[in-house]
Order: sequence, then C-alpha cells, then structure tokens
Amino acid sequence: MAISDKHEKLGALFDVLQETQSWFLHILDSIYDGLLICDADFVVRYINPEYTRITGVAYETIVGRELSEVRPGAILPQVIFSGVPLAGVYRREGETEYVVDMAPIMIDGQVAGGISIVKDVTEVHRLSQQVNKFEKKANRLKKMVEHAYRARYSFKDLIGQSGSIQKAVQFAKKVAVGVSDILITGESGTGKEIFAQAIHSESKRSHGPFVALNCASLTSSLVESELFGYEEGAFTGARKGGKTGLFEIADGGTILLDEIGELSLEIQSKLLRVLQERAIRKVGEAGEVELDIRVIAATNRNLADMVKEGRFRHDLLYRLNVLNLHLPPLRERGGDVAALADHFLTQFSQKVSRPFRFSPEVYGILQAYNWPGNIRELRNVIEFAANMCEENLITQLHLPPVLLVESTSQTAPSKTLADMVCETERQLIINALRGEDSSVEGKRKAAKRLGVSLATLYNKMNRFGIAGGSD
Ligand SMILES: Nc1ncnc2c1ncn2[C@@H]1O[C@H](COP(=O)(O)OP(=O)(O)OP(=O)(O)O)[C@@H](O)[C@H]1O
Repeated sequence: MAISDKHEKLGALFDVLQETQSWFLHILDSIYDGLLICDADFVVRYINPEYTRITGVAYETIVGRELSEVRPGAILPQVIFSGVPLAGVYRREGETEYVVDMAPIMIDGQVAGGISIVKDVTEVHRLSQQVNKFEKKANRLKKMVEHAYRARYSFKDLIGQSGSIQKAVQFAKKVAVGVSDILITGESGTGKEIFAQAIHSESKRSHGPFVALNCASLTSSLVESELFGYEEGAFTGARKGGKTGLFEIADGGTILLDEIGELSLEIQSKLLRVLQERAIRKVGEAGEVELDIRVIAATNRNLADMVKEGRFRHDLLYRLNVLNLHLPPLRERGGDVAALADHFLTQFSQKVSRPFRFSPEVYGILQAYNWPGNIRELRNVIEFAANMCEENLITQLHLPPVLLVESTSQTAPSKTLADMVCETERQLIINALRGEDSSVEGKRKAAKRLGVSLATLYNKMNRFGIAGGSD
C-alpha cells in the first residue's frame, strides 16, 4: 500500500475516533447525574455540567489538576488506590445536598482511573423532611382523635348497690363480652351513656374508639353527614376534602346512637342497612366502605309506641331490641340516692378544694324526692347546694326549694294535723332563712319577716332541727 494511502486510512480512522470521542463526551455531558473522572495519577480528566451545577466547581478550575489539590477532602483517590468501590457518601455544598458513588475504572485488570457519580438529593431530602413533618402531624391528630373518642367510664365507676341497678350491671357485663348490638332504655338521666361507655370498656373492642352521637341534637340532613360523611363536592357547601363520618371513625370500636327515637324515618332505613350490611356509602360516593362496629342505641322513648304511631320502623326496632338493657329510674333505686349524693359531693369538694359534708336531715330529704331528672338532676342539686353553702356543712337550707316542697307534700298524707302544722311551720322558717347569712343579724331579719321574736325563731329552729338554731 502506498504511503499516501496509509495516511489517508489513518486520517479516516482518526476522524472516526474523534467523532466517537465527541459522541461519548456529548452523552456524558447530557447525563442528569454529576460525573467526575480521574486518571490513575488522580488528575481530573473530565467533569460534566451537572457536576458543576451540583458542586459549584467550574470545569476550568479542576480539569487537568490533581483532585486533592482542588478538593482536599476527596475520597476518590483512595478508591483508585485501593481499587474498591464506595457507594452512598453523603456530602453538602451550601444548600445543596448530594450523594456520591465512586468506582475504579479497570482496563485489562489494571486500575486506569476512577469515576465519581454525584446525585443531587436536596429535593428528595426536602420532600422526606416534609413527609416526616406530615407524619408527625398525622400521629398527633390520630392521638387527639383517639383521646376524643375514648370511653371514660368502666363498670367500677358506676355507683349503686340497689338490687335493680346491680341486676342491670350483671346483664350489661354479660352482653358486653358478646358481639351483638344493644338497645339501652330508661328515663332521661338514668345513666344510659355511662353504661354504654362501661360496656365498651369491658368489651373486646375496648382499645378501639368509642363514638357517641346525640341524634336529637342535629337536623336530619346533618345527622346523615355526621354519620356517613361525604366526599368532596358531594353538595353545595360541602367541606373541601370531604368529611369522615362517625361510623367510619368508630371502625374497630363502638358507636352510641343516643336518643335514637329522634331519627327521621329516612335515616332509620339507612341505619337499618348499616346494621344489616355492616357497610356504609358516603354521600356522593359510589362504592361502599366495610365497617367493623358495634352499635349501642339508647332512648328514653317507648319505641314500641312510636312504631304503633308510624314514627319508628318496626324492623329497626326488632333488629335493635335483641339485647335490651333497661335502666331503672333513681326513685326505684333505694339507698343509691345517698351513695350517689356522697359521690357527687366528694367530686365537687375535690374540684373546688373544700371539704363539704351533708347534715343528716339532708339525706332524708334527698331520699323523699322523686327525681324526675334522675341522676343528672341529683348531680345538679348537689352542685347547687354546695354553691349555696358558705361554710362546709350542707343543710336543708342549701337545697333547691322544689326538693323541700316535694318532701313535705309526699310525707303529708301519713301525718297528723299537728305534724303537718309543724312541717309547714318548719318549711316557712327554712324559706325565711334562705338567702340570709348565718349571722345573728340574718336570723333577726328572718324573724322579722315571719313576725316572731328572735328568741322564738331560735326555739323553733332547735325544735325542728334546723341547722344554726343553737348559736
Ligand atoms: N351509676 C352512676 N354512677 C355515677 N354517675 C352516674 C351513674 N349513672 C349516671 N351517672 C351520671 O349521671 C349523669 C347522667 O348520665 P347519662 O348522661 O349517662 O344519662 P342518660 O340516661 O344517657 O341521659 P339522657 O337520656 O338525657 O341522654 C352523668 O353525669 C353521669 O356521669
């Protein structure tokens, strides 16, 4: 082959090589990770634009120079020296965080240099910090929800030794460990909610939420969205992001539907579906959500009468009435009145840090009253009396008038005329003393209003056992 031909061929080969090298450089320049390549003498031969973007090191300041001169902390020389790759080295340059993988470049079994591949993790790190923040917030909210939806009472908190309440407690304990839904009936204030909580606490679901809804407190449409929740945009005025219904919140636990007799017929049929299917469909949503809940319904109404009047679905009543726990009114609970009164007084004393106690006649009056508002009324009466009492001894003077009138009128028929006169006289004195302080001046004013002397008032107070009479 002529020399000119050889030159021509070598020239063509050189062109191909140059073109190939340029191709490779363009490819390396376009890679979205930063690249730095050193030769076996640790001299930097190449960095791509992404390396400059991430580290801030310009091409002309590093290429052609020994790496550790420009970047004294560099580890790549060790990798080239040892021939052992190293991955995931974390670095930070100002605001930019990145991770470096390093590997030796091997040619024919010999280390010919090394490459660092630099990945910008600033955004990933920022996002993961945000995820952590949201996770912490979600955990805080979860704890708040758990706190808000938990039962505060168990059977040991229920005061009362009377036969009727003990019978109710035995029945409640028995049904608590089962799986069936429960209907609690009883007059207002007899403790239906507190029993529902105790049943939940005793059940296998005690670690799950206890959710209570008073069906009478909301309009029919609100009850529906409270119970079932809704999807975003389900109706005009729907909350952004939708709303989780109480059934869903109660998943794994118990839901108390208090005053169930107040539900509209439309909601009653939806409730019946939930009880049968154990699934709900949110307002505005096509699919169903399966539920693991126990329903306790409570009412002070006679649901059977409501069925007759067409105001309560008979199939819902049958479905609910499988286990019916009936709570007795307080007037049928004998000695429980005194025990409950003591309990509420102790609670109030602790709340205000004052050691209140009852004078003996108070128990008789509390016992004689018929408590239409049951335990809730008793609790309120005790709080009223403690508020009226300036010292620590609560006497009949501190009780609300309705109790005294009632106790007088209830005992009247079995008494003689003389007894009834005495009782009326006693009542008039109590009324006159009400509102006066315990000083002699207070009694003088009461005596004046009654048209008797101070001495007569003292005599009668002593005779009728009205506290403060012997000062
Ligand atoms: N056995 C009990 N021991 C102590 N406190 C009780 C007992 N039963 C009821 N209470 C208290 O009496 C009040 C009324 O109880 P609860 O709200 O459970 O009654 P309810 O029957 O659900 O009333 P309503 O029908 O009006 O909803 C509450 O303050 C409750 O803590």
